[in-house]
Amino acid sequence: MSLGNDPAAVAAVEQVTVRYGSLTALDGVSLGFPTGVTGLLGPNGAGKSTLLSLLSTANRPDEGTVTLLGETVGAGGRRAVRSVRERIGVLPQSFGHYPRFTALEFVEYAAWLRKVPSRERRDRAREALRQVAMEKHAGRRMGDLSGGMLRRVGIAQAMVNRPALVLLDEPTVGLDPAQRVGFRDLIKGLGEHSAVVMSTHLAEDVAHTCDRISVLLEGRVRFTGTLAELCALPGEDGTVESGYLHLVGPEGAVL
Ligand SMILES: Nc1ncnc2c1ncn2[C@@H]1O[C@H](COP(=O)(O)OP(=O)(O)OP(=O)(O)O)[C@@H](O)[C@H]1O
Repeated sequence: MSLGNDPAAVAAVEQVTVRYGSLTALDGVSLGFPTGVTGLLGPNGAGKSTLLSLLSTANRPDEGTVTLLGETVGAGGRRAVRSVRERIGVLPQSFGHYPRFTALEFVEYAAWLRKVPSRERRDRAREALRQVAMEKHAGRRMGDLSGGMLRRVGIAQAMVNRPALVLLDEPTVGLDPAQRVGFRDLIKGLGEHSAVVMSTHLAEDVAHTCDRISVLLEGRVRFTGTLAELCALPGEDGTVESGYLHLVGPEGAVL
């Protein structure tokens, strides 16, 4: 069965190729993303962010199809893309953070962009900020927040529309170790109801958060399977790192 037709997949790409000029960033990639947390691993330049850009509808493949929440968006019209966007949450690697907005205003703005009904926006924004332990800072301007706080507001805006698909590009970068632990619980919680796709370079994030892992190498899928299957690959010590190193070799070692 092709992964793009996997009935359990909330999102899937089928034989997608993306080129930037003469560079092939993704080369015939097929992957399905079910409910739960899928970790995307791979060395710098492997194609992780490019794959996330397809899943967020920010980019389209040169070849192949992208199916999101039951809609084939590549072939569909603008309406299909718009309705899908309203049901996706995205945390990009960096987001313009509107320094004069308060945290609450920013999350409400994200709710408006995702077409959350106006009477629900404020409550949903407060609830999302509470879930990332930022309710005390809801009235502070974004320009005055620390890097870790901004990251938490970033997660709040990605979940404010209760999305079925959540895309997180290196969500724990810039967090201190204690914050990272809290984040992992939060991401695991999101994975109970949504398909979460998370790119990361941190083996600990993967070990504590992900149900499934896909490893990309030079634009191709090198591995896809469960955390246990990755750890069971031949390697020194049965960890995420040793399984990953077995797949990508020492030059790909970025974990
Ligand atoms: N807009 C772009 N224009 C040209 N080349 C690009 C563009 N975006 C990405 N690339 C190239 O495509 C390849 C894949 O990049 P991508 O950002 O998807 O990798 P990544 O796995 O997310 O890397 P990292 O771990 O460094 O974030 C790289 O060679 C990159 O230089």
